[in-house]
Amino acid sequence: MPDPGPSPLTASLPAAAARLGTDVLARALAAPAPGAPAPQDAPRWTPGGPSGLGTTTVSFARPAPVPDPPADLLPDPAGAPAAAPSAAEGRPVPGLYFHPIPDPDPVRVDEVSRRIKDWALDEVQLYPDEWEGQFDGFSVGRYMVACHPDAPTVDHLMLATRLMVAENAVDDCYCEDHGGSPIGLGGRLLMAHTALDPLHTVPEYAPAWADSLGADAPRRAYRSAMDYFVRAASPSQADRFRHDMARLHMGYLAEAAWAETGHMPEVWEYLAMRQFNNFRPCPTITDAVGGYELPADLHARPETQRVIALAGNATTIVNDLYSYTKELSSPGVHLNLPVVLAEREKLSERDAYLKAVEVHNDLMHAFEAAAAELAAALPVPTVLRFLKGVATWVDGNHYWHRTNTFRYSLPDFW
Ligand SMILES: CC(C)=CCC/C(C)=C(\C)COP(=O)(O)OP(=O)(O)O
Ligand SMILES: [Mg+2]
Repeated sequence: MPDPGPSPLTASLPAAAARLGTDVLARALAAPAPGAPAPQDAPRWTPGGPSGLGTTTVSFARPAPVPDPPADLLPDPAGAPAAAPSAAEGRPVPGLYFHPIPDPDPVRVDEVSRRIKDWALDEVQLYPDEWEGQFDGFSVGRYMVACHPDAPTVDHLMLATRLMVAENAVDDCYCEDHGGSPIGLGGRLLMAHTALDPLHTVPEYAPAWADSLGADAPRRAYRSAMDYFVRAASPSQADRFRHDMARLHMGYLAEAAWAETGHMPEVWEYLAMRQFNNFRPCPTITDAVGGYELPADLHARPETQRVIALAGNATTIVNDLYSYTKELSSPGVHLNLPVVLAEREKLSERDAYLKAVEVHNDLMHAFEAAAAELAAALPVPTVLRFLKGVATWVDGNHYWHRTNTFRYSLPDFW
């Protein structure tokens, strides 16, 4: 049967929205879906107390409204095509399944970049002068603005940006190339985790713990970024984030344990480790950054968890593909999917890389199918907006990897 091509509705939506059961999504944004709970009955944030960003409309008597996404994320009634794909530099991995996005708003990028540098230098003393070039080259402002186009304000964007910088500081300084090592990593990570999930102890020992949070840049960054986040997010959003960070730290530890013993994992073992050592804590704050909340019981549903895991896995394999040459040139063996495939399936470097592209593409298709199923099964506004936020994060993450030629370059396989 010939492909009928995109429907007029699909053609008018940005890529992320167009993939999420377009009809269901568009209906939900325009009016309540048939059979969906009326807005006042729909599952919403049960407030743990109004505090922080975007909570001026929260009261115990009235559920928090789900703010509409900005107009550029809604279907265009005139049917105009979505914004033009980005012309920024960097070429995509050939054969990769991804969705191009428009370049992020340059005014927001500049503002976030300025504010994050002030935070890094003045509030957490993150890096010595000689690392400035790498900090700038990371382009975290461009990254976060691309991933969160629906953030209502720059303050909201800063929540994600500080956490992203802090997460990378821990990875670089504890695990990887800025003084990191697998040796003793468990102790360092657990101590840093207490900056996110505080120690509750007897008065005698509390001051020493409190002092420890200022002892190095990763802990200062975690503590400060989390402090901002906790003040803006709901208690359950903060706890969701802590859980995702515990998952991340467990992934770092498995990778480190394998490095210490020289274990080359099976491909499935690698994929399991990488599901934890994963970008997951970033897309799962899309609602807090968007100024609304996906209620905890909807987030906890197995279908939602599957969507999140697949999205995290696809975004993380994107990193394996774009960082492949960087990791090949780093000292020792740096695990990534192409390296593990080459070793375990006795493939050439090129064939292993191409197979990793296929694995990524299959993960992306599985993510999109699972998201569309969930959107159709549970068409409440918070779920639909969250799904769109995660899909948008996936696209923004690819954009950042593709365009970050300071950090990444492609192998010469084509
Ligand atoms: C931002 C965040 C939660 C990161 C956690 C895990 C992480 C650092 C990645 C998924 C990126 O992978 P990798 O360590 O390989 O990073 P680079 O390739 O060095 O950019
Ligand atoms: Mg990498």
